[in-house]
Amino acid sequence: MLTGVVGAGLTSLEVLRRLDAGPRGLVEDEATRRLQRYGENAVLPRRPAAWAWRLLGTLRDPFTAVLLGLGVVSAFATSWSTACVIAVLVAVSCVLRSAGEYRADRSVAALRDLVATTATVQRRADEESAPLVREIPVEELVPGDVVRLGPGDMVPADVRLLRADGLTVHQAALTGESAPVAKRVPDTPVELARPLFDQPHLCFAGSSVTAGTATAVVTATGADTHFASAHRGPTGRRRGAFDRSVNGISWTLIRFMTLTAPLVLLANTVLRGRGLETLPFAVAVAVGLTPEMLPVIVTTALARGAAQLARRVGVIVKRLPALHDMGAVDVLCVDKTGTLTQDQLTVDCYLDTDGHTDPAVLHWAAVNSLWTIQLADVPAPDALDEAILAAAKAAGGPAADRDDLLCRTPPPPARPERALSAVHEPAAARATLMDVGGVDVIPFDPARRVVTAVVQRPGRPAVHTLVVKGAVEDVLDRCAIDEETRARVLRLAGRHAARGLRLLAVALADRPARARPYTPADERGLTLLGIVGLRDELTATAADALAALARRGVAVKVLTGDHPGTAARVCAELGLTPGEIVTGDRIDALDDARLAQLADTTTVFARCTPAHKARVVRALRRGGHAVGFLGDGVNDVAAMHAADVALCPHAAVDVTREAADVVLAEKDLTAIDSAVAAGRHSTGNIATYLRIAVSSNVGNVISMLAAGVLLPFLPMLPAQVLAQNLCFDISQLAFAYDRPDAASVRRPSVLRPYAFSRYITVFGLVNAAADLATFAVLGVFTRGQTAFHSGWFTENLITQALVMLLLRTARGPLPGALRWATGALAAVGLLLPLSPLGAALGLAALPMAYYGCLVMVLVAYGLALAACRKFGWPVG
Ligand SMILES: Nc1ncnc2c1ncn2[C@@H]1O[C@H](COP(=O)(O)OP(=O)(O)OP(=O)(O)O)[C@@H](O)[C@H]1O
Ligand SMILES: [Mg+2]
Repeated sequence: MLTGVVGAGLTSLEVLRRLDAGPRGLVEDEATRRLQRYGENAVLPRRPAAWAWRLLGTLRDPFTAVLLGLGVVSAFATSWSTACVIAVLVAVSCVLRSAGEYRADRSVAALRDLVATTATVQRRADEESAPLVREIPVEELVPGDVVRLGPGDMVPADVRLLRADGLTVHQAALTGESAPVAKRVPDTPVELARPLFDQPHLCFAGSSVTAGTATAVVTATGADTHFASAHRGPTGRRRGAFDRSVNGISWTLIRFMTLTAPLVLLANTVLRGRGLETLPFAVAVAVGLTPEMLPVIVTTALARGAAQLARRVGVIVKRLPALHDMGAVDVLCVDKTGTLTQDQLTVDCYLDTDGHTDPAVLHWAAVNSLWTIQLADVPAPDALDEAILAAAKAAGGPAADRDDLLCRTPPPPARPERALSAVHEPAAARATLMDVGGVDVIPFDPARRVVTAVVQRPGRPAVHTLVVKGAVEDVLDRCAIDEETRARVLRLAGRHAARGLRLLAVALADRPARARPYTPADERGLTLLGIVGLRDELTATAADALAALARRGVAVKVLTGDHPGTAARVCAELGLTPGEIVTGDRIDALDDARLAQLADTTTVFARCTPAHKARVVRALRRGGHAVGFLGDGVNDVAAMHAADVALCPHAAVDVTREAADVVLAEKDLTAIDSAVAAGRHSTGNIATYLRIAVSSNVGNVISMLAAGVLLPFLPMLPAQVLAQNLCFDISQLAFAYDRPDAASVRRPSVLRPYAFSRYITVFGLVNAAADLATFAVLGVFTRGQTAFHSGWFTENLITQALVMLLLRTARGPLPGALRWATGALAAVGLLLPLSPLGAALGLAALPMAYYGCLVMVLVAYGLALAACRKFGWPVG
C-alpha cells in the first residue's frame, strides 16, 4: 500500500499503477481479495473493550480515585478492616459500573450500526463490464477503490484526487484548523515541501467535504490512515449540559469530601483530646459522604432511557450523556429544509424580471441543474436540481432524465422540441438541455449561495456561457443591473417568498471560450433572466412537534440560509410567531454580547451561512441556555458542533449524521418530544438519587460530628460506617428505575447547584435531628458502646428507607425496584445486628423497649419530612 508521503509526489497515473488500479474502479473479486488482505476500513476496533480494560477504566472516575486514596490512608494507619471494606466498596462500584457500561455500549454500538455511514464507490463486475456506482459500507473500502465525494460526505479513507470540482474539505479532526481548505488536482508537479495535510491533491480519513465534488482513488484504509496513526478522537467534543450539571455537582461533592476527614479529625482532637486513632473513623465518615454509586446510576438511567427511546420511537442516542442534554435543552434551533419541510420540491413558477411566466428561465435553470449534476459527479443530486429537471421535462422541452444521466448513458430520444423564448439569440431558444455542452462547474457553496455551470451553446464554439443560479440577493450582487431593476426584482422575490416559496434567481453571461478552469471570480457582470419559485411541503408532523416542544418549555428557533420571507411564511404555517427576522448581515454587525441579547428574543434567523448558524448557537449558550440543534445539511455541521446536543433526521448527509448525538430514525418529528421527555426522565431519576443520597449522607456526617464530641467513645466503628454506607448505596440503585413526577418532565431538567445545596442542607439537618433524638433514646435504654452502635445502625438504615420513600418526587404507585430496595434495607437494619455477621461487625441485639421508642422517633421523622414536602420547601 502507498503511504501518503510516497503517493504525494507521484502523478495520478503512477499512483493508480502502484495501487494496481484504474480510473474505472476495481473489479469486485479483486476488491474482495484486497479486503481479506488489508482488513476492514475501520479506524477504531469494533470489538468491545476487554473486561480488564473496562474495569481499569472505571478506576479513573474521581469518586473511585478518592475512595482508593482513603483506603490507602487507612492501610497506612493499619486499620485493616476499614481498608478492606473500602476495597469491597470500590470493587462493587467498579463491577456494577463496568457491567452497566458494557450493556450500554453494546446497545449503543448496535444502534450506531443502524445509522452507519456509507461510501460511494465505482466498481466493475468483471474486466469487461462498465463501471457501476454504488453505496457500500465504509468498512468494505480497499486500497485502489475509486470513490466519489460530494458535499456532506465523510472522506472514507486516505485518498488521492483524480478529479475535483470546487472541492473544499474540513480537516479540523486532523489539523485543528477550523476553516475548510480547498483541494484540487494540480496542473503542475506536486510540491513535496508542503506539509502533508496541506497537499492540495490528498484528502484524509477523518475529514469531511464541505462543498464541491471529486473522484479519488483510495491509497490507505483503516489502521494505515493518517487519522488512525494520529490516535485522535473523531472530533474534539464540546462540553455539553451534562458536564456542566452532573459533573459540576460531583466535583463540588469531592471537594466537600476531602474537607470532611480533616474536619472530623480536628473536632475529635481539639474537643475530645483523641489522637490519630480517630483517623480510620474520619476516613469512614468521608467515604460515607460520597455518592459513589453516582456513575452507576447515571449509566443505568441513561442507558435504560436510550434503549426505550430506540424501541418506542426509533430515536437513536449515539452518546449516552446526550440524553441528559436532551432533557436540559431549553432552546432548540432548527434548519428549515429537510427538517420542518420535506425537501421534496416542486417548481411553482418561473418568471422574468417583470413577473411574467417565462419558460426560458426554467430552461436555463435546468441547464444549470443538469450540468451541475453531470460535471460534478455528485453522489446524490440536490433536491432543488431534481425538481427543476423534473419541471423542465414536464414542460415538454428537454428530455433529460437524471437517472439516465447519472449512468452516463446518452440521453433518451429527444421529445418534440418546444420553442423557448429567445434569450440571447434564436438558436439558444430552441436548444434542448443536451444540445448545450457542459464545460465546467463551480459547485454550490452555502457561503456563496450560488452555483455556476459553464456551457457551450450549439453553433458557438468560441463562446462559453456561464449559467448561474442561486439565492436571489446573491445572484443580483453578481449581475450588471441598475438599482431600479434590482429593487423591482427584490420586491417580486419578496412577494413570492411570502407565499412560502423557495426562490432561485437565474442569470447568464457569455465569455470567450478558454481552457483555464472557471472560479467564483468569473461570476460577475451577469445578465439576470428571472426567478424560479419552488414549493416544499411541510413535514406532516412538524406542527405537532413544535407545539409539543412549546408545552415542554423548549423555545424553537429557525436558523436558515433561505429568504426571510420564505422562512417567515413556513414558521407562520407551523404555528410559530416569526416576529422580527434577523438576517446574516445583521449578525455580522453585532458583537457577541449584543448577539446573545438579540438571539434571546429572535425566533427566525434568515440568510445564515454555516458560520452565522454556529455563532447564534454559541451566543445562546453564552446567554445561559442549553441549546439543541436539529439540522440535515453540511451547512449545519458547525452549528451542531457548537450546540450542547446535535440532532439530525435519518435522511441527513453522512457528515451530519456523524456530528449528531441523536438521530431520528423515523420520519416523525414528534420523536424529538419523546427524546426530551426521556432525557428529563433519566435526569429526574439521577437528581432524585443525588438529592436523597447526599442529604442523608450530610445528615449522617453532622450527627457523627456531634456524637463524636458528645460521647466518650466513637459513635460508630469505621467498619460499621462503611457497611451501612454499602447498604445505602446498593439500595439507592433502585432510583435508576424510578418514575419521576409529571411536573419534573414538564420543564427543562437542569440540576441547579444553589437549589440543590439548599435542599441537602434542610434535609441533612432534619436527618441529623432524627439521629440526635435516637441518641437520646439510646442514652435511656442502653449502656455501653455495642448497644449504642447497634441502636444507631438500625435507626440509620430504617430512616434511610423512609427517606427514599418520602423524598422521591413522584406521587404515583411505587415501582417494584424501589419497593424491594427499601424493604430489604429496613430488613437489614433490623436483622443484621442479630446475625453472626452483625456480631463480626461489633453489633448486638437490642432490648425490646428500644424498638418501641424507635418507632416513635421514626414516626416523628416521617411527619417532619412530610411536612417539609407538603409546604413545598425546599424544592431542589
Ligand atoms: N442547489 C442549489 N442551487 C442554487 N442555489 C441553491 C441551491 N441550494 C440552495 N441554494 C440557495 O442557497 C440558499 C441557502 O441554501 P442552504 O441550503 O445553504 O440553506 P439552509 O440553511 O440549509 O436552508 P434551509 O433552512 O432551507 O435548509 C437557498 O435559499 C437557495 O437560494
Ligand atoms: Mg438545509
